[in-house]
Parts: sequence; C-alpha cells; structure tokens
Amino acid sequence: MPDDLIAVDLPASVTRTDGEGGLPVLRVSTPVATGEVYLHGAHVSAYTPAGQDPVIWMSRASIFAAGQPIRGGVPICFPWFGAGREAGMAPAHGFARLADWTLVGAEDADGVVRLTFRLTDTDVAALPGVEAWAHGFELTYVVTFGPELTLALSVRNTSGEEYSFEEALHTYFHVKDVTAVTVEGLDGASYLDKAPGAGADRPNQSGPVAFTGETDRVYVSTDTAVAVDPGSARTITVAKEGSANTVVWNPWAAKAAAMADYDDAEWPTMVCVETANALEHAITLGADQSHTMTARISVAPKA
Ligand SMILES: O=P(O)(O)OC[C@H]1O[C@@H](O)[C@H](O)[C@@H](O)[C@@H]1O
Repeated sequence: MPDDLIAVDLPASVTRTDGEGGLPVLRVSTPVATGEVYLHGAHVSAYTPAGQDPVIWMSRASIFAAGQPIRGGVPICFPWFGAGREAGMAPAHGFARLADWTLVGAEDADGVVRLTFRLTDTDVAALPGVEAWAHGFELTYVVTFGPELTLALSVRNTSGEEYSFEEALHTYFHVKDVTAVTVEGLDGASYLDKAPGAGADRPNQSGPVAFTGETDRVYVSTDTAVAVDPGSARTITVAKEGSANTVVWNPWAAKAAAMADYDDAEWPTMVCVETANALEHAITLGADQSHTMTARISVAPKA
C-alpha cells in the first residue's frame, strides 16, 4: 500500500508502521491515551485511555489483508448496513471498510490526538459492491484519541442527485464476561431482532439488555447507551449525535464457530454497541448536502 495515503506530516506522538499482514497502521501514544488506526478501512483497532485497560476489542483470528474486513475494532459500515435494507447487498456492511482511506489531518493538542481520514467515490472504484451503489460521495472521518474516544463520520453527497445510505460505527468493546454484562439506556426502545428464530415484530426493550444467547438487535434510539461490565468493574458509555439506531451484537458460541476470522472461544469477551442509521432510518441527502454521525466513548470505574 503506497504511503501517498498519508498526505500530512505526523506529530511526534503518531507513528506510521507496518501492522498485522504488513498493512500500514498509525500508532498514537501520549500521556492521555494510546490508540491505533489501520488505513485499511480507517479502522480503529485500539484505544486505551491513561490508567485504564484496553477498551477496544480485536479478534486474535482477524484476517489482515486487502479485500478483507478486520474483525474487531471499529469497522465503518457504509453505504449499507449488514445486507442492506432489502437484504440483497454484498459485501456485508458495504465497501467502506474494505477501502484504503487517506490521512488528511493529524494534530496533537496537549496529548489529545486528532486524525482525519478521507474517502471518495474515486478511491473505491475497483471494490466489490460499488456498482450496486454508484454515487458520488466524500466521507470525512475524524478520530480523536483523548480522555474519550470520539469518532465522527461525515458524508457529503457530491453526485448532483439525491440518494440514501445506511451507516454504522461498529464498535467492539472488551468485557470480562458478556453473560454478566448489561446494556442500559435502551429501556422502552423498539427493536428489530435479527437473531435466528426471532419474529418480524418489533418488541420494546424492557429494562437493561442482558445476554443469554446470540444477540443481534437494531434498536431505535438516539439515547446514550452504557455497557455495564461487573467483571471488569467498569462501564463503557457510548454517547452519540446524528444517530437514530443503536445495534447490540454478540454472536454467542454457534455463530462464533461458523466465522472463519473469529476464534471459537472469544465470544464471552466482547460486546458490540454500535452507533448507526439503518433500515427506515437510512439517511437521505440532496446534492451537496452533508450529514455527520458522532460516537463518544468513555470508560468509568464501577464497583
Ligand atoms: O461479520 P460481519 O459482516 O462483520 O458482521 C458482524 C455482525 O455485525 C452486526 O452489526 C450485525 O447486526 C450482525 O448481523 C453481523 O453478524
């Protein structure tokens, strides 16, 4: 992968190196936080605020190769989520996570590092799935490693005509034992249950979300969600703007075993709480219009 993907000078706290599979990665290290982003997918693969344990979960079975999504971290889902609204789209979660993004900004302000990545339709021309969604776009993704991790994905319609898209910041979090984890903040929210055997009706969440089997739910919620992890004695809070959906996912044992890039034994150690606009909450933009979706992730101790 050429280094023309790095279009700016890096501050001393940011290092470009070869990561897994030889893919270029930016490593951030300051007294405030450490972190890591692959240019492949503009994929955040680590975040640890000072004094905390790692927040972002990565699979030890992840594949790191062109054309393959990275398993764990923060995949960017765009311009569709999963198989899309009509369920026929491929690759899963769209092509943005398979693309090589360009770093167009890098600043360190007192240990808070802000990295800005860009992707346009001309960058993805050779990727699978592009022909199914052939529109002009400019994505700007601002990742801020500070006391919080802030992820802001902006989409600008550069095509001259209106279109719609889905999107998600598919954050994977470390937990000690998902069977003891709860997700708060979704009480009363309606959801689509995508787990095998679930009906098509849209039930309302009652109380915190608990994990007793494969969990794959698209909630309608603009509220802050909090993953409470008693095993690690901490909470992970996902606050957000510009997002109508929260997705909660854990594959459990059978689906974990069926995934080639996911170790069979890993499922108890992670939970995804994703910031999204999906299904009937897809975003429609007219020519030259923009939309920004932001997730702000913070951790706090919990007795
Ligand atoms: O295996 P992928 O394509 O990275 O997707 C992982 C999961 O991502 C979740 O967001 C979806 O709701 C699940 O249905 C999906 O299985």
